[in-house]
Parts: sequence; C-alpha cells; structure tokens
Amino acid sequence: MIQRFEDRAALASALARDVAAALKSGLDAQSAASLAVSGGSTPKLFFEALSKISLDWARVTVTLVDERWLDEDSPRSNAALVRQHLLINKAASARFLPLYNGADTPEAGRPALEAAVAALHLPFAAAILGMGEDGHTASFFPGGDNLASALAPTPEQKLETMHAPGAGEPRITFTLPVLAASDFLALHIEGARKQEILDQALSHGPDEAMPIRAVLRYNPKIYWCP
Ligand SMILES: O=C1O[C@H](COP(=O)(O)O)[C@@H](O)[C@H](O)[C@H]1O
Repeated sequence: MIQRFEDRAALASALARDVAAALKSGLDAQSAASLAVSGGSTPKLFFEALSKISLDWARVTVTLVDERWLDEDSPRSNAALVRQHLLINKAASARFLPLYNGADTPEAGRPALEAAVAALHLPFAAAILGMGEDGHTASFFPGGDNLASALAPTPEQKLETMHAPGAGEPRITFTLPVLAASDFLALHIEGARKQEILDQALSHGPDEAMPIRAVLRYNPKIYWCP
C-alpha cells in the first residue's frame, strides 16, 4: 500500500503519528517497546515530528536498522543523526542502542552488539526503512559480501556485517527476518527518482540486483511524497 503525501512535512507528521501509535500499542501490551529507524538524509523531519509526540519514552529503546562503521563525529554517522534529530524534545528520555561500538571493524564489534541486541524487546514495535537509489535498504546492498545471509529466512544472528562497492564504508545491519517481523513495518521514500526506483523494484527481477525487493515481499506500508 502506497500512501502519497503532498509534501515532506505532511508525510513526516503522518508517519510520526503512525509510529507513535505502534509504540503506544507495544507499551500498552508490555513493559517496554523497541523502535528501529533508518539513517541517511531522508528521516530528519520525521524524527523531529516524532520527538514532539507525548509517549512514555522512558520505556522505549531506539536503535538503528543499520549503521555505517564510523565514529559519531562523522557527518555520515546514522547514530549522530538520531541523537541530533530524534532523541530530543519529549523523546529525550528514550534509551538509545547504537550499532557502532568503536571496534576496528564491524566483524570485531559484532559479538558485543549481538549481546546488546539480545536484550531488546523484540519484535520491534516499529521499524522504518529507507531506500537508496541503487535499490538498497538498511545495509542490504547490491554486491554486498554478506547479502545472501542478511536476507536468509533463518539467519544465525540478528546482525550481519556488510562490505559493498556502493556502501561507502563497512556496515552493520539488522537481518531481514528481524526487521520483517516488526509489528509495524514502513518504507519512507521521497522524490520522483525514488518513485521510479520503487516502480522498478516492484517489477520482476532478482533481489540481488535490488535488495529492497526482499522487503517489499513483506508488504511494508509505503510513505511517499515528491
Ligand atoms: O546508507 C544508508 O542509506 C539509506 C538511504 O538513505 P537516503 O540518504 O537515501 O535517505 C538509509 O535508509 C540507510 O539507513 C543508510 O544507512
């Protein structure tokens, strides 16, 4: 289902409202709820809208669907984006679980992160994915060294490392089954170019060429604006 909005502000406020409702349902049913968000350039307005909504944020753990293996002082750090634009206002009391821990490589950092992730309340009450113009989502990149295992139906771990020609830097990502099991699964994309990429992904073709296809099979709610 594609929901189309007239502009970025309208999309941000609708997505924030729907994510907050999913978190509230999770908190009504159990003692805590987890939220996985994407990084990149798209989510800022959505983060700011969500941060202003009243919720029992102290019972919410926010994490990332994926991370670039970089210090938080890098402008490409997804964690830095979350700290600056989501963990503010009413959401300042949420707990944050970053996916970068300063180890030399994601492979070296992964065991400690797997242990931290094991303490999360899963499934995620909500997971919000983005999409790159190469058809990647989370860090499921075309040509990624561990793409097959990240997309496998029964991965051994919740996290997978990724190196790919188009990724810019090494990555770590939640695997597809963990994200797809979320109570509320959404894809947030903006702009005419990404609409074209989405149309291409919705047509027949291999997941390896456009890994977003693997997510589309789970029928995420799609939020789009020009
Ligand atoms: O590298 C990444 O890119 C995607 C898409 O980012 P955008 O800048 O095109 O919005 C993002 O969803 C992902 O979390 C991030 O690591």
